[in-house]
Amino acid sequence: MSLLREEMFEIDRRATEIHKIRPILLMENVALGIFNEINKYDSYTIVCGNGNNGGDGVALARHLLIDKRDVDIFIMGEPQSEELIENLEILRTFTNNIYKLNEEEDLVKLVDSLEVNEVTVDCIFGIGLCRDVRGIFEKVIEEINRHSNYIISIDIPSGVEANTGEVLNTSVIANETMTVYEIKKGMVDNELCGKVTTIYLGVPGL
Ligand SMILES: NC(=O)C1=CN([C@@H]2O[C@H](COP(=O)(O)OP(=O)(O)OC[C@H]3O[C@@H](n4cnc5c(N)ncnc54)[C@H](OP(=O)(O)O)[C@@H]3O)[C@@H](O)[C@H]2O)[C@H](O)CC1
Ligand SMILES: [K+]
Repeated sequence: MSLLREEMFEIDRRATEIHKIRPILLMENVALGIFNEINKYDSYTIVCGNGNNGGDGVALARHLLIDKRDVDIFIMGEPQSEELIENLEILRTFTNNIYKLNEEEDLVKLVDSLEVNEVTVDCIFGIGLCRDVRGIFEKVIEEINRHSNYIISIDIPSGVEANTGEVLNTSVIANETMTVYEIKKGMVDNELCGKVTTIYLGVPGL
């Protein structure tokens, strides 16, 4: 089975509106599920966008830090999602290694972190990606592909259109993808995803 983006958002809507499961709980389920899958490494660079895909990464970072891993967190753009903002507030009580990633000059610190750490976690865009990847986002994805030792994407490799699998100008090339609830249509037979693992979301299906 595989899902369209619209079906995933409908599952999400029903969970929050009918079953009263707050979005922050869903994000926590996802973060803990991913933590349990990937916590065997010692050091991580987590690159977050400004939506809920980025929020998953920030919540994951907290669990890795509590478990004594080395973690650098990079945030792109101005946080938009409430759950990302809440998780960032929590994360700031655990670490100072949170860096803005908006200008070309910020790439130096990113490349340094990618080369030093064992794993890069890609949580720039998930199923909310809606247009071509350009500018600093394009540059960051190129640096991730060029300098990472091992790449794990959250939900879908950033740059891949969730319904069609089309690359929207450029895309992360993942070694593994931790996808939320069920694979998305655009991930079927898509080599950019690497090995795919499905993460429990804790909501009923359609
Ligand atoms: N129920 C679930 O499925 C859950 C999923 N989770 C995770 O959430 C993401 C989906 O989150 P969403 O906030 O809807 O979207 P994204 O985080 O993927 O991206 C949205 C932000 O990205 C900006 N955007 C989109 N395209 C571009 C682009 N080409 N260039 C620059 N910026 C872009 C967009 O900005 P706008 O200007 O368009 O508003 C958004 O700010 C899902 O994939 C899961 O990982 C939940 O954590 C748990 C529940
Ligand atoms: K991603």
